[in-house]
Amino acid sequence: MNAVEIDQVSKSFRLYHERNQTLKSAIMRRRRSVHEDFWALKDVSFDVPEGSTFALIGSNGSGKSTLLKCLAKIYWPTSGSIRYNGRMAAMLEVGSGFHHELSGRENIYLNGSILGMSKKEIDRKYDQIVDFSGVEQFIDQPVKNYSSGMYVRLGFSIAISVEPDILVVDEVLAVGDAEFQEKCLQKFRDFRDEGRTVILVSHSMEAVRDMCDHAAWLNKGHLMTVGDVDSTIEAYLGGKGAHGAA
Ligand SMILES: Nc1ncnc2c1ncn2[C@@H]1O[C@H](COP(=O)(O)OP(=O)(O)OP(=O)(O)O)[C@@H](O)[C@H]1O
Repeated sequence: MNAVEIDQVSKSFRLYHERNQTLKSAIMRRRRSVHEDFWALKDVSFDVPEGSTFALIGSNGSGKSTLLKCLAKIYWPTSGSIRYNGRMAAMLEVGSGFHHELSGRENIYLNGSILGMSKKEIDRKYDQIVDFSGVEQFIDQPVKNYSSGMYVRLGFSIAISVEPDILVVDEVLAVGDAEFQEKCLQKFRDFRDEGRTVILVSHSMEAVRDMCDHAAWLNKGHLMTVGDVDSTIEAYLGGKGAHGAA
């Protein structure tokens, strides 16, 4: 059974070339805008098996974060579709979904409800969220005073407390210290044992080998290889030069 089925997903962005943004220049152009469509993802199709820990790998600008954002429903694919089997929670950019003026405590309720938890559910899980994050001493401080590591700790703790069937995480974990990374690794192992699926992006092939059993290699928006983690990393490392990747 597949946790996620990605079917011919493409995503384009408009790149505007008009540097002069004044009203006069807009009138002179007769409101025509000068842009080109840039395809960050092109016809990407693969399945993510249920219970797998799945990495997206590839060089800078290859489309990993764009695909992750499509998976997290932050972006809508320009064409193609994504099917999910189960509840998905995402933890992407540092502090996304947080309100900077609110305290850690208030953000747990805000972020938890954005992720689909009821107030009752958050009440029940509150201590466990704070415990895992390790920021209890600062929980009543506005999060704008948090360090980036503290943000990630709290955001990640909230995301996993949703007990999602599918967890989507960006490279944000790299911001956490060694102790927190070890905690996350253990959490991913628990997830796997419970049959849950984790999809993550990383540039560290060592971390990917450690954490993941499957991987997909993206290059310039195209899927190059997908399969077990070792052969995908091998193809990526061997093929980087051949495909002009950085
Ligand atoms: N909102 C956007 N508007 C225009 N172009 C974008 C936008 N988001 C991403 N892109 C472009 O899409 C391409 C893929 O970007 P993406 O962030 O998905 O790459 P990535 O593989 O995650 O890179 P990195 O490893 O550097 O994080 C890049 O060329 C980027 O400039």
